[in-house]
Amino acid sequence: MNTKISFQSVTKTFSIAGQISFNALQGLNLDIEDGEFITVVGPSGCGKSTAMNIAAGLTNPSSGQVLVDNVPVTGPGPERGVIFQQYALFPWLTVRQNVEFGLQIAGHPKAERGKIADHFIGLVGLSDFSNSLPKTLSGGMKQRCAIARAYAVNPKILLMDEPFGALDALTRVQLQDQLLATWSKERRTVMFITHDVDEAVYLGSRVVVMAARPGRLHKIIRVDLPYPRTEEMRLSPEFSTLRNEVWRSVYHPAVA
Ligand SMILES: Nc1ncnc2c1ncn2[C@@H]1O[C@H](COP(=O)(O)OP(=O)(O)OP(=O)(O)O)[C@@H](O)[C@H]1O
Repeated sequence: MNTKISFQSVTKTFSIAGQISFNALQGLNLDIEDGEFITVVGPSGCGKSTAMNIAAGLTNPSSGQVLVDNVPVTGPGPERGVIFQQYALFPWLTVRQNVEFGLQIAGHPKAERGKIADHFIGLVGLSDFSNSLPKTLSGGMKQRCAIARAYAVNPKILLMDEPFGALDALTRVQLQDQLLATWSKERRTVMFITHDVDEAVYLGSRVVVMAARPGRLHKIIRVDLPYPRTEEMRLSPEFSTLRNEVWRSVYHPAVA
């Protein structure tokens, strides 16, 4: 297996009121394999988003570096698709125009854009809403649109920061299964932040547990459940054991 993303002693220091500085992230070392689906959990403020933003090239580390395909990250790049919790759609563009916009930025010729956009809009189940504006869509539909836009440019890496956090439980489960189905077919490398321990275990082949003050890696838990993951697996004793282990590591890190 090749390493796709490598966090090497990554530290990020912020200062409060321009004075006291603290480590939002301290000495993070983590290798993510090519095609791996890794999930990241940890208490609020432990540096999950900071780590992801550094990998996305949206924030510089204070020291250390992130390598993607052995090349240091110095800014955003088309091989890294980023999906946030807050949809980030252009409100004045329709669903299709939002998806096509991503393709335009990525340099796809006009003739191709419509076809690719329609394919991914279909994949996330929004074909009937291609010409709708975001304000007329539910939260789940907006997030499907954001996902279609990210998938459409075919990034080799998906960086997802609590993408399903604002969704109702049913939509969330549907999007989890849809994401896994797409991942199984195309084997992109996925780094997925969540607050939801069940979601972390259901999706990931490894769960990275972080701890706060300073933000750091606490533990990595391997999820030895085969893919494809199924709804029955969620009810299995193995799933429950893993969920409890992750839970203890997040909420009682001193003993787990
Ligand atoms: N731009 C910034 N300036 C100052 N402090 C920041 C900035 N961004 C993040 N922080 C601080 O860095 C720490 C880590 O933040 P980060 O958003 O990475 O945590 P997180 O684990 O993603 O939290 P959450 O789960 O609540 O989203 C927090 O204490 C936060 O207040």
